[in-house]
Amino acid sequence: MASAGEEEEEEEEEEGGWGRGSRWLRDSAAPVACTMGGPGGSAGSGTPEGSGEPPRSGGEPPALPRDHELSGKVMLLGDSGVGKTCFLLQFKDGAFLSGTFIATVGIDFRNKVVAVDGVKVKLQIWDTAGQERFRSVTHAYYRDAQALLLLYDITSKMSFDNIRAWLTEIHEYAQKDVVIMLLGNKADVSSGRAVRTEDGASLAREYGVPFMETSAKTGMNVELAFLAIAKELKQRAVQPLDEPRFQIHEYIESQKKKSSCCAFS
Ligand SMILES: Nc1nc2c(ncn2[C@@H]2O[C@H](COP(=O)(O)OP(=O)(O)OP(=O)(O)O)[C@@H](O)[C@H]2O)c(=O)[nH]1
Repeated sequence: MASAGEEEEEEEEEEGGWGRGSRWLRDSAAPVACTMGGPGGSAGSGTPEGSGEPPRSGGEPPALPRDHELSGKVMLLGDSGVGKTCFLLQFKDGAFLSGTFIATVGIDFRNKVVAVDGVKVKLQIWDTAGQERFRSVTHAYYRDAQALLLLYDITSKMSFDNIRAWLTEIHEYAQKDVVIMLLGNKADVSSGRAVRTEDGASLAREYGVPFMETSAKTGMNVELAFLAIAKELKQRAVQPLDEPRFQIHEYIESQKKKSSCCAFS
């Protein structure tokens, strides 16, 4: 959890998906044709708004963008049912969707502004459908994403085993310098655990990505995941050369809550 007072958040009501712009597109059965939009449309430019390339000489802080606002596109990826939609709703609204599982159809986004050291970072967060049949649709959105949150479900060994395939797809379709974070979701479930925490950590080490277990239900580490992304994006855009570089791995290790301390079933 972010330290209180240091980081603030502001809500922004903009949302959309496939350009329809007003609601979540969820459907448990019938495939829905992708009728519009493309990844470019409302998805943003893929670079911090108005920032261009900040000057980097002489240790001077690079100029901040107008209104001190940066933006970044973040995508939630992972198998169907791992909790991507719930993860986003927990971050955006502080709510948890329990009950019947309704799979996401296609792709959708919501915005949230996070303040990092006085700089507003607008995260445009894209929730993708985990089902295989939508894979070709979501591939098209990878290329202008600055960060990818890759989720598996700690109660589903298959969703964990599929992480390597997801990383292969990311390698193929995303930008080379995209920030990737591996998240073992549903850490609140203690009785049905199928993936050990150390196995998640070991896979993350193998691929050199930060890792933590999360719960979209309790909110454990949800805000931290997005805050770490916002900090990384901010440092990439405006970090003065004479300040120590933000280390996302170290930040997460120092801030994350362990599932053992908060688990309940
Ligand atoms: N216990 C627990 N259940 C969760 C958690 N996150 C999600 N769920 C449940 O898992 C099911 C799937 O959650 P979704 O968020 O819809 O999954 P998804 O990854 O968006 O699935 P797709 O849209 O098909 O890709 C729902 O029934 C949720 O209530 C969590 O952290 N803990």
